[in-house]
Amino acid sequence: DHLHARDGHAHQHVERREYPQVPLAPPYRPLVWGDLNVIHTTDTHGWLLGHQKSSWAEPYYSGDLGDFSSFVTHMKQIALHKNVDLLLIDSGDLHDGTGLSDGYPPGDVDAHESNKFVERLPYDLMTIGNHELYGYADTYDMYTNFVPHLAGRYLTSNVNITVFNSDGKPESVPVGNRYAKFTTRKGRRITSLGVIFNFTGNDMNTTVQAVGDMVKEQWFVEVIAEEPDAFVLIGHMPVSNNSWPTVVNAVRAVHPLTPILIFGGHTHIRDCTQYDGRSMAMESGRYMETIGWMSADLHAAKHNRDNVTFTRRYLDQNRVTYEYHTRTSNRSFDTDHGRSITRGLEELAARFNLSHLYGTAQQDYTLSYNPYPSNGSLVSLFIEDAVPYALAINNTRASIPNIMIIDSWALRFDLLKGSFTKNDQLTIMPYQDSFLYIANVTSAIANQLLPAMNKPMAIQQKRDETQAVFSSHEIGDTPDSAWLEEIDDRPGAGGQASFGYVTRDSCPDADHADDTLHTPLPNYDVPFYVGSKPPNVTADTPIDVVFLNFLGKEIIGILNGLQKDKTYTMADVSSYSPTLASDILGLYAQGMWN
Ligand SMILES: Nc1ccn([C@@H]2O[C@H](COP(=O)(O)O)[C@@H](O)[C@H]2O)c(=O)n1
Repeated sequence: DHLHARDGHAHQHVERREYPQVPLAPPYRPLVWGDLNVIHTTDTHGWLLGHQKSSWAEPYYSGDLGDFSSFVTHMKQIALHKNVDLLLIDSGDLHDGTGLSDGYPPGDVDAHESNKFVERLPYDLMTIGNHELYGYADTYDMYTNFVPHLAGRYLTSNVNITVFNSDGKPESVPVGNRYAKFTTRKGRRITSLGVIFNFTGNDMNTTVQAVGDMVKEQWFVEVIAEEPDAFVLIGHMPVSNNSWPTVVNAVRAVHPLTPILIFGGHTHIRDCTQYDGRSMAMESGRYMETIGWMSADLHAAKHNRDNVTFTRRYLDQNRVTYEYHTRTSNRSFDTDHGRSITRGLEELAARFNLSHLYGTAQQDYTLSYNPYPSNGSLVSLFIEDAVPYALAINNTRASIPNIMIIDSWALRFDLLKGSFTKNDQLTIMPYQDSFLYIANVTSAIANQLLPAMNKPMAIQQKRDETQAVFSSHEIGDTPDSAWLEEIDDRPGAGGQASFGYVTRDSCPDADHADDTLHTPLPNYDVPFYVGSKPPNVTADTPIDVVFLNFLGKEIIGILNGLQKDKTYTMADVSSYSPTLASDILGLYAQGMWN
């Protein structure tokens, strides 16, 4: 009962990409439809050509945006046939993540080209993520070029951008629309908002209003006053442990019984929770790995106080899933529109030279499937080997002992065995962050930096700032990494081909939320801040403290807490190297893996 993800042999006359030529387990039961249904994406981060590596569980996410488009087209037809509503929703973070979004030539803007393909999907609602707000140029590009395509449905209830108005005066305006009220094909009246968590890392001339303040605004009070058939709230905000209750409670204070469907994001996990019996909130993973599905029976919930019947499902993003749920075959699945999206993305990849080869990796280096530190840890490889290697190239300070510090969240994805290309480099580290340093910190003080930065209090503060709770709901705590190799030998385990997400969320039927049955991958915690190996010098030796520019203020604060001989300020910080974070692994692979 295994189907092939890209079975080029079976129907050779049909034009399509042919990888991976590996069998994939299909979903194990059909979707449950209601009278209002939603397909949900979030945190796609430019992964529009899907996952192209053969290490497991990557083939399970091997669909591309063209395939997704074909899927949506078929699902819309099924919805018509069933005479029900189907909405398509995205919860933000289109930027920063692959060569398609980040491999642009100098002078261009991040994700400007890749977003042209996202525009070709029939999204009903979209909202903004923090990665649309790190640089003004990105936000301005969204405001000017992307938002108009959503025709009033790109929602930014608490995010503004400052632009010059028609009189040439600076004016702070919503990036998209604060809200949308619309009627579905079946005549349901929907009120929608698009909210981001209390993000503080946004660039100048963009503003993020605290969620607690937003719900007190007069416009908010007026928008929610009229009762719709359902509220559909979208936001770049995790559905557990975050500000959603602030929004939901504000709505509930006026409408105790109106059904509420919530679509969150940001923490890259599969998750679901219910704030009460007439609401459901789901989050649909990351990186085009997961397509979320929610259905609600709104008709049955009319004129009563009963719990609304909701379902949710996390679909693996591949053609086997898509064909299963649309009852199509490899021959009948592709639409012309979908194919042209795939072709366009492949042309963009070629234009950006994303297959440029830096070297060949002999093994997988992972973020969480191997312990840190270890030989299989990407964090170890990056900070202990690659960063010291790349920053030493043509650097007059290289002979001075140093310690190099990054935050491990800056690394975005695993480095997988095989060709290491420009695209791989950017999927792991898309940020053009620079490296800075503070000179003449004694080794004794410098060595205390990491433990101080990783203290539970400091990390809690960091988590509160980013509102990112990365406690995944995946099940997979494995004490022994050798398990990964051994799994092929375990009877009935299905081998490595069965690896994938195994989710237990907080909604009904919590163990059956995944659409395809998998064996969980191991999952190891990594400290938030990590460093290169400390130099072997005496405690009073002055050394360089080198760090990502992103961390400047934090390092200075901690350094001033650790010693009182000198008060450090940003004036003590200089550029360490012209090499950017996004170039590190390419330089390393070129030097070491050829
Ligand atoms: N220039 C940047 C921007 C961000 N980061 C890192 O990304 C994290 C946020 O990413 P999410 O997908 O979780 O929203 C942030 O905490 C930084 O670690 C960076 O390193 N450089």
